[in-house]
Amino acid sequence: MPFRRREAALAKLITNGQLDARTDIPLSPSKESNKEAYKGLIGYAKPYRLTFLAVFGCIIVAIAADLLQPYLVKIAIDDHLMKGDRSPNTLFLIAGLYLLLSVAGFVFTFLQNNLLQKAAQGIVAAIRKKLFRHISKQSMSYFDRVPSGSLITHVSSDTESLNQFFSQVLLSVLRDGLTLVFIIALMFQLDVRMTLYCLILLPIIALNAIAFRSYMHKTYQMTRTNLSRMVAFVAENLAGMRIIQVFHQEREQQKQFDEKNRLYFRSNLREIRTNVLFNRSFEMMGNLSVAFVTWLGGNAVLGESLPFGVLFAFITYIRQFFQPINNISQQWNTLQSATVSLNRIWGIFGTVPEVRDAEKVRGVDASAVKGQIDFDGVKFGYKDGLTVIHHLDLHVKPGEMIGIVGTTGAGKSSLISLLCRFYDVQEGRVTIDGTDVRELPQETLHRLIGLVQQEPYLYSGSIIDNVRLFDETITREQVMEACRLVGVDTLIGRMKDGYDTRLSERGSGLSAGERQLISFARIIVFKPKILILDEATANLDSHSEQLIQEALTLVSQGRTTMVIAHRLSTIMGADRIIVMKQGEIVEEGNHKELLARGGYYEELYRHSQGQKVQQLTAGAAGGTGGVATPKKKSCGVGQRG
Ligand SMILES: Nc1ncnc2c1ncn2[C@@H]1O[C@H](COP(=O)(O)OP(=O)(O)OP(=O)(O)O)[C@@H](O)[C@H]1O
Repeated sequence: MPFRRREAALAKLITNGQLDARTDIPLSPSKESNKEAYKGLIGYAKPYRLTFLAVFGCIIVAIAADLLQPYLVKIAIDDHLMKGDRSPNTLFLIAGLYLLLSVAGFVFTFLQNNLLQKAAQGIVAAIRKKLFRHISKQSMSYFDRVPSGSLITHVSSDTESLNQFFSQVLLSVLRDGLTLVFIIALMFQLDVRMTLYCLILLPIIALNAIAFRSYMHKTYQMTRTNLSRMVAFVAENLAGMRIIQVFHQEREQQKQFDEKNRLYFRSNLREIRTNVLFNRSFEMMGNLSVAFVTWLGGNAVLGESLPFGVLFAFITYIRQFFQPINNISQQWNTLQSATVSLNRIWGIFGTVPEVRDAEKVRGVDASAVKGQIDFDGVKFGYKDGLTVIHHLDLHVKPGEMIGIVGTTGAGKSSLISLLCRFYDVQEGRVTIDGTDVRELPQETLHRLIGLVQQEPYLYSGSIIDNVRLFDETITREQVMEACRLVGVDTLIGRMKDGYDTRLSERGSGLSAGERQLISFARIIVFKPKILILDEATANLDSHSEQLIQEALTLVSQGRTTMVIAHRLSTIMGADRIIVMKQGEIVEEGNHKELLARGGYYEELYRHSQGQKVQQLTAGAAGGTGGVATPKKKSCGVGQRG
């Protein structure tokens, strides 16, 4: 569906309340989508059909072993004790059989749980794997729309709900359902009249379960909602902790957290209270039934129309009768939450990436690519009707270094996103060596381009792996050579474990400059034909910037390089500088030419020089050092957050 029509269709569904505005996933899934989702789930369960068959077998044996125990006691009472058969051998045999049944019940229940868990965990692991792969293939527009928090929930809790579907719901339906059938069959076999009396209780049990079910569902939903609100609040606070502390917002945040915590506490209490009430009401009905059976059966025993052993077995079965019904009713909430999770997961599976490989991709020999980049009449906007790039033409020669400057929101990063094909152009085309990027396989395209951003992404792992991004074909020596070239080897040498030092999450133990140098080493080992730097020096002090500048000179050699920078010092030496304003190129030339022109670039330069002088006279130690821009966005509290 074309972009515009798709957006309009989505907007309509969101307005009608059928879609979650943030995730595109149906809010209240239809019966059809439920059916589709469960069909899909069965597809994942198919490889485990033999395991499920074995589970079913174990369940039958375990139930039979449990339910035959009272029957055995009945035989001992009616056929032996009441008849005065005092033979110790018979009693010993019955006791031995009883013990054997208990052991069999234990062993087969253990086997049943083990096998079921193995199958359930296998299914969930396969779904989780596919989910992660599917999410990783989504376009950037998807990540703009869907908060990472919900994606984490889908991969962790939603898949866990599916596990509960197998290990709790399915197990309960099978085991408790079969137990009920077996109990009723045994009761009929013992005494038809007594069983019919007992079955009068069934409608009362059903009414009780229905009444509680709807109330329990409400309390369950309320608790989940309050929990997710509290978790989202904590996640948001952790992410913005610096801002909270700098602006002394701790007390205000604490107040808001207390309120969320209080609501969660109250809904949790209500849920527990309802659960206890439900369980106790079942237990009470169980006790009432025992009283009823004792009275009815006791009279029958006295009237000698019912053997005592049968009464004993009846009382035991009627006690066991309530447990499975209780268990099955308890699974209703789990089934509902598993259905919601399943729909959410299948909703993600159904999301087709907006940017994907063309049906007929062009095979390109990456080593033969020269690095010519052309933007021809490019028009682009993230949202319908809001154009960010207006019919832009830009031609970059192989090996040329282009600096890009401009006002905030001018579209500099968007231009780069189009070259990397994070988004597709709406008009015109972007080409590399004459081939439209939409015709290149994305894998080839991303191999051709090396991107260094303001905040380089480092993984928790060793320095070696962070440089070669876990690509084992890149040798340790190549990584060390690259680090030496960008000048980060001395720092690594000082670390306790050298190149094997494990970096913490996002490389938080390193300075911004050190992290940036490691990302430059990546460029050297991966040898992309095109190098892009998006504000790579924005966060650095003057010393680090100097190091990066030297590394840039080195890594840009023989590569087409595009550098977005707010600090003019980073791009002053570029072959060509383009100045952007509101999605258009307004000036173009080298540093000298642009200064001579006396336009926006010259104004930026003059302003930055003024700032530099001001900083020097104010004796500002550790300032920007380079040539700061008047609208420098990376300073100040906001950036520190
Ligand atoms: N993911 C997005 N979704 C919607 N709008 C976006 C998105 N990214 C950027 N924009 C908008 O597109 C316009 C251009 O943004 P872009 O990031 O390309 O500007 P920029 O020149 O790189 O700005 P800066 O110098 O501040 O980084 C801005 O108005 C911005 O608000």
